[in-house]
Amino acid sequence: MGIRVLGIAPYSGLRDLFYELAKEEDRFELDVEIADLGEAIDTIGQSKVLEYDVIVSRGGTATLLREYVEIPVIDVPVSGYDILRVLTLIKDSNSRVAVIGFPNICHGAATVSNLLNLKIPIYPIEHESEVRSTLVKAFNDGVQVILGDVVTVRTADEMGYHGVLITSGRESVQEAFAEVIRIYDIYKREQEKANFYEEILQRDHRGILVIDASNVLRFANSQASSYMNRDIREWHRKPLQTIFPEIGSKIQEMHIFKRTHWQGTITLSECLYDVEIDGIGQNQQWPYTIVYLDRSRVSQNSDQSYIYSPTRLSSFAQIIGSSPEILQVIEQAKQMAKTANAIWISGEPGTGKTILAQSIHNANESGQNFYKAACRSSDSKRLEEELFGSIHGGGFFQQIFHGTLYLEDIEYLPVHLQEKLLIQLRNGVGLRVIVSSSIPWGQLLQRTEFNQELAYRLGEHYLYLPPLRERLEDLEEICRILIARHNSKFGKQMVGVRDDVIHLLKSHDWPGNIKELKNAFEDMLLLTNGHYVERKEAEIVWKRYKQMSGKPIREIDANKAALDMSGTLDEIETQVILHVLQQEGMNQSKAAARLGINRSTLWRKLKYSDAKAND
Ligand SMILES: Nc1ncnc2c1ncn2[C@@H]1O[C@H](COP(=O)(O)OP(=O)(O)OP(=O)(O)O)[C@@H](O)[C@H]1O
Repeated sequence: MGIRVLGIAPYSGLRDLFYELAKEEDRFELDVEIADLGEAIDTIGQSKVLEYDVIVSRGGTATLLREYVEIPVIDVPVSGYDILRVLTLIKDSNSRVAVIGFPNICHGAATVSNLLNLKIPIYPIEHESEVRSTLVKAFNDGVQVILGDVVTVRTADEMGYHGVLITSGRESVQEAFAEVIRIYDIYKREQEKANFYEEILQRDHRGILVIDASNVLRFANSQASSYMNRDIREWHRKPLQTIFPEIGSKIQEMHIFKRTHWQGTITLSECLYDVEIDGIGQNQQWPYTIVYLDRSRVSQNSDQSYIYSPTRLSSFAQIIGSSPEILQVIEQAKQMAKTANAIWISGEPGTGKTILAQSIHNANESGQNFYKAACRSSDSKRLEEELFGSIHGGGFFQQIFHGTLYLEDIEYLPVHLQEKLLIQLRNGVGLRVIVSSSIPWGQLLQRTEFNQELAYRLGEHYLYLPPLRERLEDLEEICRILIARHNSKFGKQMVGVRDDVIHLLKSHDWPGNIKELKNAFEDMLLLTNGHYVERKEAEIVWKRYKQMSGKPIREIDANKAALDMSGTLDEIETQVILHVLQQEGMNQSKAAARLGINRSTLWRKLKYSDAKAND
């Protein structure tokens, strides 16, 4: 396999030698840049590093690069031969000669000059900043010619003195190239091992977080990201307290009580999780903490994965908005809540169908349970068993006779289950049924495959939630409430949003509606440390959205089927994924379910398209 090598040569002769000797190494794909010390970092930049497997450089430049990049940096050594060559060159000179350099040069020079019985003064330096003062000292001591590294020689020249560069010879470069191959093979093997273990963590059905001793998040798998509806890259190396304060406090508590294990449930982003926290390492001084988050176990405890009862329910008072459109819906809903009729709520994703359903339930059946069933299931057999029972036992309708059943996304209910539901409704059910759909009821009726009788029976009492873009006057109010919540959660003192940010927010179509606004705006809040959300913070988030989708967010209008079919199949696929993701408020689980792929496939596709976008 080819090894992509980047040579950083501090002087042009070394570049030529690199190219010449690389011809003898058939595995090498070599590029060389000429740069020294600090300039080397400016020249390569992090994105360029990604194109290479190994860097080869020399002396102080190699040391600096090693701190800056994550790939191996191999040093071209200054060998005894190299020093011997320059010493031979100047040994008969009448000028007073001295060596100035980093320890690698000084040690070699001392040994070789001893062997040759040459009395050459040696001035060691530890840092680039010492070069000039050391030169002054040497010249004050009567030295006329300096032997040294690139910076030393360049500085001596600038100061009007002679400098002779200790160049690296063929054998030094050959030795470095042999080291490249050796290190690359080890590095690749280790990397494969690391990828293998990461893949295991990524494939785990649980969300996994790894936190270091300073409470900084070091790793999060895609399930954790999807649970939290956030992009993992945002979390990288951030203090846990700013991302998951609830888990952060639990870990602190464990430290105080010197416990290395904790298991229980925690509510994060309004969902209940089964959480296990393990301190790994020795005794109480564990260096890493692993957190496992599991939502499925919580619902499996009650043996219902598609039907569950949320722990906290919304009420009408929590539905924000004073636009005539939203006020009218709330008023209609309050009237409907007084009866026991079935209700159909339509609205684009993220318009608040769930909180409206909960509010209706809360207004009249608050003492009873609210059950939510996701009709958009990937396992219709299981959904069928949970709703209608099987030979192994009764389902929901056989067991629950009070409260509210909220059938979310009814348009996805398989046809045979629509029929079963209809029969159930004809026979009568004890509880209130509320259904929701992203497609307006009227449009669903036109779909021949949807059971018409069921649609009429459920849609008699119908509510339509308008999309956010049709009630933009509510946007500012929603942002205000989000700020208040954020202040109380993170102890910040924000008081508002600058007008130009509101203007920016209002310029977008928000296909994912309030859910999408919430995600984007909360990201802006995380970045805000002053009293107002400023344009600066808004633009950082905006840019990231842009990077994620490859085009500005406001250009994507999910309702206008704005797919550009001129690209490759991969590009069209990426557009479709991003479209659906945005409609789902960037929730990967929901987007994956809608696309009929599993979450890790979605994650992989996004990662792949992201990598290609960065090419
Ligand atoms: N009018 C509103 N006031 C306050 N918050 C709202 C409002 N509408 C929606 N939200 C918030 O937006 C998010 C999405 O709302 P909800 O889940 O009810 O939407 P939905 O239409 O059911 O979405 P989906 O169809 O994608 O599941 C929730 O966090 C909810 O609290």
